[in-house]
Amino acid sequence: MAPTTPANTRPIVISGPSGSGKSTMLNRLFKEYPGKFGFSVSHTTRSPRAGEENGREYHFVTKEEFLDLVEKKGFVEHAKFGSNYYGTSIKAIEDIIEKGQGVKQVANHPTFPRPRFLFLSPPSKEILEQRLRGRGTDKEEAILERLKQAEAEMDFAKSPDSPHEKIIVNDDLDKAYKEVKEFIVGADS
Ligand SMILES: Nc1ncnc2c1ncn2[C@@H]1O[C@H](COP(=O)(O)OP(=O)(O)OP(=O)(O)O)[C@@H](O)[C@H]1O
Repeated sequence: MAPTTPANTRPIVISGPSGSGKSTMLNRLFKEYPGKFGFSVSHTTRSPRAGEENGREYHFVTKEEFLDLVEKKGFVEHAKFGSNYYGTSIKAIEDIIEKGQGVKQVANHPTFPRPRFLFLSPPSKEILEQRLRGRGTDKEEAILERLKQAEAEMDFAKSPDSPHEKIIVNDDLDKAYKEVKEFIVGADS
């Protein structure tokens, strides 16, 4: 991040069912814009997948460590998903703020900007199932759990309670990536 450029530090929350393509989109975006974004590393009690590194994709912790942090009110949000816990720690967000030049001022501002929410949706449940199976990282039981959870998440995204400003359907990858980029980088690009 160039110190002379006032950074747009408004956080962006990207959510969507497991397998909807969040990592795929972010990997592409981070490659195209190296150094532009901070990524808050979440905690999880699930085991690392091949190629995943502790502290990069996730902080991999035990259930005891996770629940201890819950008790200490260390999470901004956390949830149990299947048999594993996931959460965003306050520290993970502070770490990004620390890394960004001049971002502290924004963090200390009384009206620290509310995140912008983007929901990434699979084209259909059938395609989501194909992609989860194609990824080859989850056991059958976990896939079924993820598909069940996906329905609830899709319903929530469409409900009036949803904070999502935009829903992008990840059908054709290039087309969806363009839309994601437009939402995230917009006029900055
Ligand atoms: N538009 C697309 N067309 C075809 N395959 C896709 C598309 N987008 C993503 N995929 C594939 O779907 C699988 C799931 O994508 P990805 O791992 O990015 O999902 P995710 O939302 O990050 O999942 P999780 O929340 O479980 O980490 C991957 O194998 C990815 O390569």
